[in-house]
Amino acid sequence: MNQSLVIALDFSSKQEVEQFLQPFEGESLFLKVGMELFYKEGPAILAYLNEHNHRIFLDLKLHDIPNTVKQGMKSLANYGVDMVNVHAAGGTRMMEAAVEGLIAGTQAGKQRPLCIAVTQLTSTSQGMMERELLIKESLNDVVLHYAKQADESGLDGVVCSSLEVPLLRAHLRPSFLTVTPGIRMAEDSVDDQVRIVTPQQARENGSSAIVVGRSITKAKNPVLAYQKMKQQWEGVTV
Ligand SMILES: O=C(O)c1cc(=O)[nH]c(=O)n1[C@@H]1O[C@H](COP(=O)(O)O)[C@@H](O)[C@H]1O
Repeated sequence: MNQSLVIALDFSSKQEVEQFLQPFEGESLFLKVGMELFYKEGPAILAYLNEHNHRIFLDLKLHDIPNTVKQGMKSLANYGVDMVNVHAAGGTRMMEAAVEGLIAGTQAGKQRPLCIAVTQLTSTSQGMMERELLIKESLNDVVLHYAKQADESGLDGVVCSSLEVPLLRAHLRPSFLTVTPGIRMAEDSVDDQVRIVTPQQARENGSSAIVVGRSITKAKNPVLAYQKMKQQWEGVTV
């Protein structure tokens, strides 16, 4: 998991995924399947990516009462994915239930998928959080609080902006995962993201993994965009 660059497959069909992956032929990638693709193609898309030896982050962001999340995770555990996620806002009992469901659904002798919690979405600003969510604390404090609760609930890490990673590193165990979307090259358009950093900043901040969507998937040459991102992320000078 550490040092991974996860590509967000935010496509609406398997056909688009095949087209995107074609120039990466033979390479084993870490890919994120989100709600757009999963709701359209169902579990078959996961089987397809597994057959091609890709690692999978199934990003469905579960957020419901504990029992529903537990049973949902029990079903997801069967799909051979490496990582799943929940919203930390569902609370500690819900997060514990997510892990219980994953353990219950994982076949004997196999490893359960990693489970991480979304703290505050990278599209959330301090102002939006205060006005719309009525949370008055600083974004940093909220992310740290949710991360501590995720850790205490038995989760493997969190999703946050890389901007918060130095703070989390100072307060949480070294193996606690910080998976960070909101990644842009300096020249890229920000789109709907708010708390963004470059791959270089993410490395310097100590992110465990970065998640990149449009900067790669919408690039004229996705393979080149991926390689540039990866080099900057890994600190390779060319
Ligand atoms: O859980 C996520 O993956 C996620 C959490 C978050 O706080 N922010 C966030 O952008 N994401 C996902 O990361 C990806 C970012 O995509 P781009 O903004 O296109 O790079 C999208 O698939 C989002 O669903």
